[in-house]
Amino acid sequence: MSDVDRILTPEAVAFLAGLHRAFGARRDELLAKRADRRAQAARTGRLDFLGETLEIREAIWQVAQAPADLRDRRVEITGPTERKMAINALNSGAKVWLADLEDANTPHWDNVIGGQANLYDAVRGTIELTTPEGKQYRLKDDVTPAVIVMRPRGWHLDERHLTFDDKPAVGALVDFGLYFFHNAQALLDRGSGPYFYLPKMESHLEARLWNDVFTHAQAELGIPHGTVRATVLIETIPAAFEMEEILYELRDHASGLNAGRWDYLFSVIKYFRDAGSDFVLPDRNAVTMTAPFMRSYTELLVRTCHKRGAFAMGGMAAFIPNRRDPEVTAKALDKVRDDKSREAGDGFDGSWVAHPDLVPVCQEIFDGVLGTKPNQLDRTRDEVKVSAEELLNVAATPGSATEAGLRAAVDVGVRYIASWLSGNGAAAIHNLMEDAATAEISRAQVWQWVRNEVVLDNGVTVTASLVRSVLAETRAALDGLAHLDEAAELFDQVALADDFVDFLTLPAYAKIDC
Ligand SMILES: CC(=O)SCCNC(=O)CCNC(=O)[C@H](O)C(C)(C)COP(=O)(O)OP(=O)(O)OC[C@H]1O[C@@H](n2cnc3c(N)ncnc32)[C@H](O)[C@@H]1OP(=O)(O)O
Ligand SMILES: O=CC(=O)O
Ligand SMILES: [Mg+2]
Repeated sequence: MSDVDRILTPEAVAFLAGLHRAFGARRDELLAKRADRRAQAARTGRLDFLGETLEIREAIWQVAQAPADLRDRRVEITGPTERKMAINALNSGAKVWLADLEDANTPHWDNVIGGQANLYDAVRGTIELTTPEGKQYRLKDDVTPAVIVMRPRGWHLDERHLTFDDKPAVGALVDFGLYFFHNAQALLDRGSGPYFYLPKMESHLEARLWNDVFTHAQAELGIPHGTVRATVLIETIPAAFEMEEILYELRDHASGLNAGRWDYLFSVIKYFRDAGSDFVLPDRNAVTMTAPFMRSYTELLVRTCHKRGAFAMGGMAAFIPNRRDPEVTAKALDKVRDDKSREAGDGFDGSWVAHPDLVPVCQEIFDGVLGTKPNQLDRTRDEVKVSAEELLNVAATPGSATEAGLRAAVDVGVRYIASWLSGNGAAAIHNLMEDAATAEISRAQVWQWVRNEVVLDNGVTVTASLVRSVLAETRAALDGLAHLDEAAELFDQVALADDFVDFLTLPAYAKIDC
């Protein structure tokens, strides 16, 4: 039977239709609210904690207790749901596999449906593969498979291969709905459950929508309320001001928050792109997790989670090993060790790695801090106090804007978009993991530098014509790359158009024809 026949059964499609009829219009309203709120913040350069939800922040409440297989999350491997990578992730020794239909995935229809088919087999432990070269992959007998936590698309993306009431489907509801419909009961039967990572939310009202979707889906399938567990990525600047409210909305279903650093940086640039030089960031590689505004964000996240009994999950260090180059691998291991040590020391309960060869280093660091405990929820970090000013203190970020930084942004942006259009939503570029979030930073930063007429450290001012000449050189250097022309054109649009494009994946999705 084809993947489409296995996944898009009439019952599954009817379930999706029910989700769309119940929640599609609310999704549209919430997306419209995003634009209003940003326009207001851009005028003032300010965001603040909400007055109307003060009571929630001051009241005593906790999120639901984590299910048994989500109490120890010290190492989480992330990756696309492609069959070989799925098996490798499940066998990697990580506690959790973030099965990614989002930042690391191009929503080609084959990836969307094939990913669901791979998840179906993964949940049942039957996933196998024989490559054209004859190499065989199956789940190992001597490794506990990673617990699956699936990440659906964000609220902003449609899925045009399905329509309900003559409108394209909501990508997030398709990804969630198919996974939940096919696997919720099977997961429960195996002692696990339907677990999700929720990306790119901008407010607690968007979390409320997810909570209502979970409540509806559980009732429809006769699955007990509270079976779903969701970890929310705090990866937009407005969401950083609503961490408690987001957990509160999802409290029956919440299991934690994650510091999604790459989209967070993108969001800071996007949100305040017109708010003047105080929000202009230096080269992407110069902005580290020790920049004051990034530290305020992660400190507040750990404090908020542990106050509410939720897990605080660390993010992705982008350095990846190379099995053919020991020097690159040694550097990646050092960088990842530093990153995970800081997170474990700050109170995070676990963190992300992008590659199986990074599982041991993350494990070693968290083992060292956790000892025999499964997590450090008991480190409540009561001493942490973070103000709105500290979250917004972008101006104190050390580093400069350089010509090398500009060239790197253009090069990575074009290469990544080309990869995305080819169907690979995650790629190793110059020994760094690049995905939709990191590429967004590159192009948004170029837009911001042009808009703010940033002067590079060599005295040259960044203008659209300078960027176009760098783009032409990049294009010449990458001659022969698949999808190069479309990628360069798209980069020009998302980095230089007067009106900032909200997500590069929106015009990119319009360009794919499968
Ligand atoms: C900002 C964020 O949202 S971060 C989260 C989203 N991003 C991601 O999830 C990216 C995850 N990582 C990846 O996709 C990959 O590691 C890449 C694209 C960066 C590099 O992949 P490759 O170039 O294939 O790496 P490499 O050649 O070293 O792979 C070696 C082996 O490890 C496997 N592997 C590499 N990364 C992963 C992974 N994340 N999960 C499972 N297996 C993996 C490869 O499939 C390969 O397997 P094989 O030996 O059986 O053939
Ligand atoms: O999704 C994670 C991020 O850093 O973005
Ligand atoms: Mg992200």
